[in-house]
Amino acid sequence: MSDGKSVFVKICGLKTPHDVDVAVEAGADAVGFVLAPGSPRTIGAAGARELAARVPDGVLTVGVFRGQPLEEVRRLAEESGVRGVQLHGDEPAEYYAHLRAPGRALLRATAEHVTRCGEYGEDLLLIDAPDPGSGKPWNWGSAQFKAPDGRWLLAGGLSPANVREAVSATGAWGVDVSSGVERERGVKSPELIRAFIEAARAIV
Ligand SMILES: O=C(O)c1ccccc1NCC(=O)[C@H](O)[C@H](O)COP(=O)(O)O
Repeated sequence: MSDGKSVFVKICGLKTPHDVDVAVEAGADAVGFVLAPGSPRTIGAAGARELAARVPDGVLTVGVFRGQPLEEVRRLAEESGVRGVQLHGDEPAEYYAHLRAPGRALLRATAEHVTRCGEYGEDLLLIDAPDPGSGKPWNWGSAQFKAPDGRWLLAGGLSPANVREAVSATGAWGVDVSSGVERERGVKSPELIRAFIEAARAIV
């Protein structure tokens, strides 16, 4: 769990100014914009730039990528002005070195049960379901899962109803959610965003 007060909360797959404002006002630590193609949550660099511009400095803006060429990731990250880059494919460690830039946070998303954070040079590790953004939980509650040392985010099928149990079962430093705060696939629910952040903040 995050040192200090409460778990780090990232709300992912935001597409509208209103949803961004709701997440920020409710106390999100990070907001994510999908810059990978082929998702109902995909937005372009210009759209992400507009949304990121609404976000205060204390909240991390993250571009989400999957299996894209390095040059495309770099270009979209620069054009959108996001301060974090989250990679969801099988990108090699070299990607992280090439994407390292002043003030930029690198997030490595994986479905593997990694035992150490930072192996690829990432700032934050995210352990997710094999099908990211699907809303399907994985077996984080099982005895086979050994949480890594360090700061890592838990993702995959989280919701206001299960976030407390998930953090207590895994000891995750932070959480990341997309589907669990949507009223239909790709469409966020302000009420669920608020409920998720409230539930996560209540974890001590
Ligand atoms: O959201 C997508 O459609 C997506 C597409 C390609 C790569 C990543 C994607 N999403 C990542 C996330 O939203 C989160 O990191 C995480 O997987 C949470 O997903 P969910 O299970 O829907 O809460």
